[in-house]
Amino acid sequence: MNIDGRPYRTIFADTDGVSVQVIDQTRLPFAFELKCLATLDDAAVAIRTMIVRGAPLIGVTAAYGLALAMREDASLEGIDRACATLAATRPTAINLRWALDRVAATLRQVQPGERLASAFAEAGRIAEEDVASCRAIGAHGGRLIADLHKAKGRPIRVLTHCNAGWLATVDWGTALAPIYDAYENGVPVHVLVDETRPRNQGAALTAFELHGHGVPHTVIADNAGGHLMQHGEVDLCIVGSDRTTAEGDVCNKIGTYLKALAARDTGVPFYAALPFSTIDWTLRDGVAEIPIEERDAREVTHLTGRTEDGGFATVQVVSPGSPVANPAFDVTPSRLVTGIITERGVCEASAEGLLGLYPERRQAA
Ligand SMILES: CSC[C@@H](O)[C@@H](O)C(=O)COP(=O)(O)O
Repeated sequence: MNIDGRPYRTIFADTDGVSVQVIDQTRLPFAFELKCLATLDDAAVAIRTMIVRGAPLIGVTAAYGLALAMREDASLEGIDRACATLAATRPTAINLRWALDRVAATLRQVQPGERLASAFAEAGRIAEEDVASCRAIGAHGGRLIADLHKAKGRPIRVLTHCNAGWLATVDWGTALAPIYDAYENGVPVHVLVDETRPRNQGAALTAFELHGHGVPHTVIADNAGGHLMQHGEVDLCIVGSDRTTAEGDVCNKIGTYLKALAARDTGVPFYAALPFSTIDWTLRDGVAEIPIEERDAREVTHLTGRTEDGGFATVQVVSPGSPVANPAFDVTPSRLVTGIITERGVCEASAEGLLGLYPERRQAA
């Protein structure tokens, strides 16, 4: 997508061929800065500290991280050690594990001397596939928005949670891809952006993206969505996913489940948009089985933002001494999900629905 008229991806191989550049998302929306990742440690820190975030982008960064590790140690033990380091950075997004398994399998088939180039090439392929998947998700989901527009004859108001846009992927995004597709096809759309406490990915990143692209949107407090749905001000919810079970349970940013409950109560369709790399075919019961990341209490107790004089400040917003919990994700059971939008089309949130789109998984199931 464009920043000041210049096309960017969130991650790309540097011209030296042995390091990568990423957009530093901890600096957005107030500063646009690139960061160079040159070592395994750089990549692990970037994922852990959320310089890069969003399930597909975490996966691609991990793939490049394994490639960077080959600069330091291209032995079989080096591959295993690097995978273990990267896999430990964030526990919920399955794309991380998926990307590491894929690059590691490629590396084990070639000689140590070829591993650096081979890993970079495989990470590059994963990045390209992610762009293609997100584009296809956009086309399938964009049709849903266009159909709703045809039926209602007015702009379609889409509520989204967290940031599942191009910043969360390599380009286009998952939940926001249908919105970009609709917008580019002239379908009038207005996005309601949940601020997404505690880290405010909606207010900081989704709003930044949509504003940059010219898509009409309104940032709302996390607790406003239910009220707006009750008053007919939301036509559709689309969210992303960090891990989706074989039965169609959707794990996404904390607070997604509450939106799905409100959507069900008010009859608003609720979709999850995700690429195949987000589906964990080994899991059936998302609530019981998906590991939920517990993050630092400081994300809840403190807020960082721009001051009126243009500086930056971090302030405490929770009463000192109170204990704090910070689960970063929740699971929306498939029964609350109207449909899943993937690069292959839209399906029911169920084992049958997913297997209909991915028939090659039937035997394993
Ligand atoms: C296309 S990204 C889908 C999800 O990764 C996204 O909705 C989300 O929850 C991101 O969480 P984050 O903690 O910012 O990595």
